[in-house]
Amino acid sequence: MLLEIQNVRGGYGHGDIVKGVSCSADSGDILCLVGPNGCGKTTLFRLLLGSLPTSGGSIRIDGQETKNLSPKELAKLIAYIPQYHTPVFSYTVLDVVVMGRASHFAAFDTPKEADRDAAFAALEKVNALHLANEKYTALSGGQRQLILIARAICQSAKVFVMDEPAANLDYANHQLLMEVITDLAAKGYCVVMSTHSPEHPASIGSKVLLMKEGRVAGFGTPKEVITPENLEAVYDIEMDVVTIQDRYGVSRTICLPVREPNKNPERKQRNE
Ligand SMILES: Nc1ncnc2c1ncn2[C@@H]1O[C@H](COP(=O)(O)OP(=O)(O)OP(=O)(O)O)[C@@H](O)[C@H]1O
Repeated sequence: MLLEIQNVRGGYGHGDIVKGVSCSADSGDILCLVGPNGCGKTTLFRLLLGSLPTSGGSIRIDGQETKNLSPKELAKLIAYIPQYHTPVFSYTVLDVVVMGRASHFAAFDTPKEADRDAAFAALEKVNALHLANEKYTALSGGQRQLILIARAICQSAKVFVMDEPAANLDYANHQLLMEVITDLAAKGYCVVMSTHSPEHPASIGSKVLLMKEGRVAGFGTPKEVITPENLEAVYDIEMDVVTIQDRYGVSRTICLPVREPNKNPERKQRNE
């Protein structure tokens, strides 16, 4: 197993926010973290990425206990792909991707031909080679996400962490991102992403970790975990999970908060 998280705990110094989480994901998996605001998804990511120390449990990537690794060693295994990234300087796309090689440089090293080759190869993997000489700051949000994914590929990481990558993207960019993430998994990377849409795991995820108040409320395949009962238990509202067929006959799962018809008669009148 590429990523093994066992009974991990941790927080910000005032007690644990993540309270004994266990889950795992392999090469080729898309592990989606789902749960209400404040349940600890980002905190779990910080523990994974080593930016917060764990207070208990273990995290292993490729068999290596992450707390025993230096930041450089860890960066070769796991990469964070931020949602927003606005650099101060107007670097070219190629420069931004080459920065992913930083964990491979010795102190005071400058990028070499091989680093630039790795950056071009990474750009090719996300179909963005044509953007190499563009100014990064002139790209759209969706294009920037692609470039940050290329930077993570360039870092040689095997596990990619994405915190709500689809937030703020329009339908077309959202669709493009989902395709890129699926494609990364097909190439053998392990993607761990948080999302407020339980439909994401149902459409692209291979595993789901459902969280509530820092604990695991469900872990398994989307079919096992994304059920009305589980969603109701974490969100405290009634939920429906329905399957429809799109125009190509592909089954799609939709999760809907249920509105009791007679709960708010005034609103009902307004809608009629
Ligand atoms: N830097 C911090 N210092 C202290 N407490 C923090 C810090 N960051 C987050 N918290 C607290 O940790 C808890 C979990 O926050 P976290 O950001 O991990 O949740 P989340 O599931 O990612 O939420 P959201 O879906 O809203 O992004 C919250 O109560 C939050 O206030």
